[in-house]
Amino acid sequence: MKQPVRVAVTGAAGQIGYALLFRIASGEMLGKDQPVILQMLELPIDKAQAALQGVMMELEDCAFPLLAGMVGTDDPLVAFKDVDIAMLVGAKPRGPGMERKDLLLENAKIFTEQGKALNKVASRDVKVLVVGNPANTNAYIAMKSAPDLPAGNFTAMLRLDHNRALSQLASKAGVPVGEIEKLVVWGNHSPTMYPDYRFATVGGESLRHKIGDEDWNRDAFIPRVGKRGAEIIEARGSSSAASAANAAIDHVRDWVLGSGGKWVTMGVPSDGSYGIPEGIIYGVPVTTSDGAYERIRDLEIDAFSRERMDKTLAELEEERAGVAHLL
Ligand SMILES: NC(=O)c1ccc[n+]([C@@H]2O[C@H](COP(=O)([O-])OP(=O)(O)OC[C@H]3O[C@@H](n4cnc5c(N)ncnc54)[C@H](O)[C@@H]3O)[C@@H](O)[C@H]2O)c1
Ligand SMILES: O=C(O)C[C@H](O)C(=O)O
Repeated sequence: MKQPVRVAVTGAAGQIGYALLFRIASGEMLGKDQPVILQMLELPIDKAQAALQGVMMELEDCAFPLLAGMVGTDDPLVAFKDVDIAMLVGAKPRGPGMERKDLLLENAKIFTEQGKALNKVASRDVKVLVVGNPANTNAYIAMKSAPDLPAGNFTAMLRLDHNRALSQLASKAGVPVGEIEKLVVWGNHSPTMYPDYRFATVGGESLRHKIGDEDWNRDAFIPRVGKRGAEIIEARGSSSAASAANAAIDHVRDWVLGSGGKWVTMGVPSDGSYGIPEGIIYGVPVTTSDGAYERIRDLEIDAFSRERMDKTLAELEEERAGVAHLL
């Protein structure tokens, strides 16, 4: 039996938490032979703590063979103690008519506190995924608040956007979604993100040529993926949860177990490539293996793409300036 991996999940009694924890405990994220210890954080209010107790009872009632232990707490220093993976989900979601950046100042405090706690007590090579919105800037805040941890291990979730884009492309081109390779979603998890199918292939054939409809790309595909979160909120009355949890599992699974050569999108601190200033957490294409991600380099950036990539960058720079006083 392998040593258990410690996984922290914040906002564990929320919508995404409820769709996430059971799948982690069943081995869908880290493998069917990998025991896990779940360390769950919720707000220090009675209702949230009671709901967390309920979730823990249900986890117990599943009798998951891989669930080697559980901690439920309202203290980040307890939740993050020695964790190998931290999934920072707990934050306020937006409602109808709001943009994700409207949550910036309200949620920023959470990520300074949690970054500091990770810095103090987490495993020195903890892998951090930020899901709570605005995810890129929250990941930036957590990273800056944890100076003793490797900055490159702070990531933001762009995988839901990547998966959304894959499904839109598959249905437009009439191809199986699992056969699409080399898709990219650049930038911020916000409507300015740039889903870029210029390099995408199916069975080695260019998807862009197969679709052959640039108007669709500009007027339907790009805005649809960018506004999909709002479309879900409008339809469901609350923000995406099962698809968000699924994307979080995809992100961490690929990071830990490898993407098998497939390009996936991760929001990672920029190394300065593609004209993105160093440190900005920006969605880029990567492959993953042996617990590490590697950027896809030297892709050609045409004028249309440059404009899109700069627009989403400008928004991230504006968000960064908006939280500078907290860091
Ligand atoms: N990046 C993405 O693709 C993506 C996708 C979907 C949702 N989200 C975001 O994820 C976040 C959570 O969404 P949800 O639907 O689960 O919301 P939710 O309101 O159902 O659950 C959030 C939970 O977090 C808890 N919480 C709040 N502050 C906390 C703190 N400081 N420490 C610990 N727990 C805390 C709340 O008590 C609540 O139980 C939101 O910010 C949402 O916008 C991001
Ligand atoms: O759109 C939201 O506010 C929730 C989430 O970020 C999403 O993309 O579904």
